[in-house]
Amino acid sequence: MTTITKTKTYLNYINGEWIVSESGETAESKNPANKDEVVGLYQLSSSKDFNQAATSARKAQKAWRKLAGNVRGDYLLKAAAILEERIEDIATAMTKEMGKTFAEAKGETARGVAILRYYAGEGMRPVGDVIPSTDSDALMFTTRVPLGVVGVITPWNFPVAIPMWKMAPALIYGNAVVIKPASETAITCAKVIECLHDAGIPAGVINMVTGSGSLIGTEMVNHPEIDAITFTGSNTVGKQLAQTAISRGIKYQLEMGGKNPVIVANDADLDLAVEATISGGLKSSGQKCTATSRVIVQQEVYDQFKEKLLEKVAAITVGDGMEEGTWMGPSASENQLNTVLSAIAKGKSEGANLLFGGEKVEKEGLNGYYVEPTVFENVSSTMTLAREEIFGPVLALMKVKTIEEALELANDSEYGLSASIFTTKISNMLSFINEMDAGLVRINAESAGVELQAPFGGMKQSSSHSREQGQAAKEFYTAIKTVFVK
Ligand SMILES: NC(=O)C1=CN([C@@H]2O[C@H](COP(=O)(O)OP(=O)(O)OC[C@H]3O[C@@H](n4cnc5c(N)ncnc54)[C@H](OP(=O)(O)O)[C@@H]3O)[C@@H](O)[C@H]2O)C=CC1
Ligand SMILES: O=C(O)CCC(=O)C(=O)O
Repeated sequence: MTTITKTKTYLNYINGEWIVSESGETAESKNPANKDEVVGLYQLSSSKDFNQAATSARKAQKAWRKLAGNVRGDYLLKAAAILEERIEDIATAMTKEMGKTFAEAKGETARGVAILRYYAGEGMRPVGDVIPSTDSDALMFTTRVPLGVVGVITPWNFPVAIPMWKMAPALIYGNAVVIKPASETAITCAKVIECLHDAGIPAGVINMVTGSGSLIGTEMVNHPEIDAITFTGSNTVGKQLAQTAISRGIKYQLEMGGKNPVIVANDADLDLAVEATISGGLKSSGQKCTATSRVIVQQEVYDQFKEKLLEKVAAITVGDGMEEGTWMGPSASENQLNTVLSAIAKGKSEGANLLFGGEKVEKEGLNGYYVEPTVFENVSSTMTLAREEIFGPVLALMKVKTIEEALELANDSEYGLSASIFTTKISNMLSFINEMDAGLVRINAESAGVELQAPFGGMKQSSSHSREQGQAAKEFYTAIKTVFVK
């Protein structure tokens, strides 16, 4: 029997109004913790809906960009206050749509509030430099202008933080936005947009169109009213979008996968390293682009580290993220669960040694896409387990003799998003900082977790080499003008 907890239908948000899509079709957003629970319905939009959103954004951006930065900032501050009031409701939607624990969902929503406040302040900060001209009668300086209408495509794994860290800077620097959220978390996004609407942001400045990624996403990147695209998600989709963006000559920004290593040196605080490996690799069921997946341990401490790790992994409680006491929720969808199970099967068939987990969790009362936290050892750098992003709670242990070997192995990946080392030796720390090819290098801290005021992005195949968040966002969401006055 299907339990329908909320049958509410969520609408597209276009030109300041909540409207039904032209197709009249909807899709169900389901709870991965309980296959029978429908969280709500979202619109399956058409090209016509997208066109209406992009046209409205273009019109609204003209007045929005003319507002003083502090006025735009005031709207973001109002939205932050509303989001803060609705934390419980929005975090509930998030947990029910994609499975992360309620505590994590609340933490992420609070991060959304902080992001809005941070970018609200940007409305009052300097935008350019005065540069001495060779003409002593002239004044030369730089200023920044918005790009116009920014298309935002977001994934399901951080359904508040990622939309927020893309939309808030876009808005404060004077752009209008059309967002196409991941279908899995379309309802969480609608609730976030409601906060922006209730904050009184002028009609058309923000628009949300839900529906198929291939249809709406393709429409977005090809649409003449879209001046820039910012995307977080898989490498395949990211690269397709980039090709179209290049051919249209619009600005683009991609944040994609990771295969993030943790190095545990023989002088490390092992308890700290174990805690961070578990937290970085298994929280949110490993569904973070910054999640730890390769654990490279020096041989002198390998057995001790492994024993401590397995003891803690065995104590992890898997269950519905809304239940108190759950440490790890389900995979976000059946697709995601199948990807994880197939990576585990490949690991076994390629000769890695399964130390823990590896199976679906089939317990009385659980009716979702649950998989055990999983640990492999004897993983070589050529195995799929060491090469492909799994986006699941799977750790691959690799034993090495020296720190040099550890660094070489850590760098042996097409990705370069985040990396950690656990060591007490300054020389190890310095080698790691200098030689690790990753956009985030973390010492004695887990690989996952980013701070909103600092640049975020990867090297190699992990990103388009740009950075998001902090002051770095300004580089993407604005264009520099050099002004010469005489
Ligand atoms: N870097 C990261 O944080 C993330 C990485 N991933 C990686 O990607 C894998 C697959 O996850 P998945 O959710 O399918 O990722 P996708 O890249 O398919 O989805 C991300 C976003 O892109 C949209 N999209 C899908 N197809 C297209 C398209 N052709 N053109 C434009 N937009 C599109 C999606 O919409 P819709 O939801 O409607 O399909 C969603 O909004 C994961 O297993 C993981 O490895 C996934 C999410 C986040
Ligand atoms: O680690 C985080 O907090 C953010 C990671 C992220 O951006 C992602 O997984 O997409």
